[in-house]
Amino acid sequence: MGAFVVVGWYQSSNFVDLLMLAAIWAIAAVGLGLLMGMAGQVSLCQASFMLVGAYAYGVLTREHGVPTEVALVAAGLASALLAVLLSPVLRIRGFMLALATMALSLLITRAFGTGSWLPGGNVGLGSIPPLSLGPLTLETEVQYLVLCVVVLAASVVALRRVFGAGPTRRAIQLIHHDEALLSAFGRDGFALKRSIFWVAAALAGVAGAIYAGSVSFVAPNDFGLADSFALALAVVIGGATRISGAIVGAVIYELSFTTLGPELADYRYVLLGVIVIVVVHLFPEGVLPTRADLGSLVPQRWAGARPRRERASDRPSPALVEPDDSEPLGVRIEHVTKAYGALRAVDGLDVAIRPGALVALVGPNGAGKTTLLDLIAGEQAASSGRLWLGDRDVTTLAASARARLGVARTYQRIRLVPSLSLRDNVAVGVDKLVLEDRLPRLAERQRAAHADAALAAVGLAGRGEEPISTLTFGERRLVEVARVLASRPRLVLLDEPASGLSVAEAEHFATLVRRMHAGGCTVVLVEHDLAFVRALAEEVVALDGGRLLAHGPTAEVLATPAFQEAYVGVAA
Ligand SMILES: Nc1ncnc2c1ncn2[C@@H]1O[C@H](COP(=O)(O)OP(=O)(O)OP(=O)(O)O)[C@@H](O)[C@H]1O
Repeated sequence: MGAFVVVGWYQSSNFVDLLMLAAIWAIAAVGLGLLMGMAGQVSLCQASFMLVGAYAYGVLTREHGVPTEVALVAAGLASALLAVLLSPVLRIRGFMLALATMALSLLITRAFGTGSWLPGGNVGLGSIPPLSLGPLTLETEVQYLVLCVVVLAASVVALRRVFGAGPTRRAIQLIHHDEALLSAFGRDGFALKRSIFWVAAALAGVAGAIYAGSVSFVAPNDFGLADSFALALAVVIGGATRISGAIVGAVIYELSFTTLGPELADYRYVLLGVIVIVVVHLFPEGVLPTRADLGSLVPQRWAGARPRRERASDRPSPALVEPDDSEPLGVRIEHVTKAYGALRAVDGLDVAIRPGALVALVGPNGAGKTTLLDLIAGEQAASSGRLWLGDRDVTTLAASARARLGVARTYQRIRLVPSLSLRDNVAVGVDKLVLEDRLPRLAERQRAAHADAALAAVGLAGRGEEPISTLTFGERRLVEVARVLASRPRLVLLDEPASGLSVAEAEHFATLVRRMHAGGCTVVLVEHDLAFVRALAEEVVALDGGRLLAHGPTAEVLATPAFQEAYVGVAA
């Protein structure tokens, strides 16, 4: 970075001009850093929002005489409005989203490039008035640079406050790593992604307007797909997981251009590609030092990791620790079928689980047990039939809405978020409780304290700060249970909770399930270990081939010849 600055200084006749451009790119990159780096949504149309912002500013000020400050804000709004119209694209996941946004970028560039409808046409719009802020008209690069730095600082502070802390930060991490898990804990990931997309677009629009005001000109091909790529690369270079990383990336990007000099400008993207490869290999977290890096270099109090003195508000409020008076949820399944093509994983099933029951779902591999849990949680939709939670028909209700009725679950393959600490993983359960309106408002410290209390309840006291990577397999299962406990569920769905656990761990687990059940909730668990089922479950629902084989008291069902034949392969 230092070398780039020195070479950039040497090469450039106007280094401040260069820094100003870098700062403009950084404003557009900072929102993308949130969308792409933190939420994991690769968007390749960010520069298109700069184009819209630049034209909105140019047209409003030059053609309609709108005051420049008003036009600056309008440019951000115009880009945000376009993002609102485009936001259904965020329903697409993974690399297909990158392709779809790339197509949008091409489409927008084309729309701007072909139109005689645009003032200035293909040639571009000139004589755009410079920005005025009250009595001050910005005329020099230094003034624009100062404006950009102020906008950047304000954006980073605001984004950190709104998206970088508390439940929203956790939700963004869940979107990045496991969006379905976020729905299972009560929150709609799409709504959050959409709002980040809008904010990122608005910032890009503002960046485009500042650009247009500073150079007095904008052309349709000023911000194309290559620029969107460059912004995405800037995020990777700076450190995708940090909001401020994008700024460093944008500065490196702009300086890399100057380093080559005008005669080698065509090789800009080659150099950028090399930088990205080197960064990805040597600094996978980006070139900015992380807090851990800082911690090893400087005393802890400078690295921002000073241990806090405990305050009264750090302790969970009694109302949280005590069980509340919410009723356990029963389940009614009426002639439900789930078909995958010709295969019926669940086949015309009728079964009712009474509120407050502790039920095991058993059956041979492929009997449809996990599918039934998914259907109850709403993670899969039934092909036909009706499903009730308590007295509410939830057949068409989304998973997030069912979760907010008090449903919480664990998974056959453990699902924790590696980028979150143990405490934050468990706090996802507390966040659900707040979303359910059972606790209208709860400060972050209280959420953390409640998560710690849930960790202590499963035997992981004092380990909230640890990352998931330090845990054994059995401990990870316990964190999943703590997350469920923290949400004070009315219906708990446990998918093969004892699998992979030692005998002692399974016993500990069974104790926790009994305690959870005694606290006042319905428990439905899928389990292959019949000894575990015998020791724990009051009732058994036995399935085979997606159909009900038997339902009744545990000992009775496990002894039926039909179950023995289906499960063990021999008639009793
Ligand atoms: N997404 C899917 N697409 C196609 N088939 C599926 C899908 N999910 C499950 N199945 C099939 O549905 C049937 C029931 O699967 P399910 O996982 O519910 O069984 P299970 O009783 O939980 O089995 P196990 O005890 O092995 O976990 C299996 O034949 C499975 O292969």
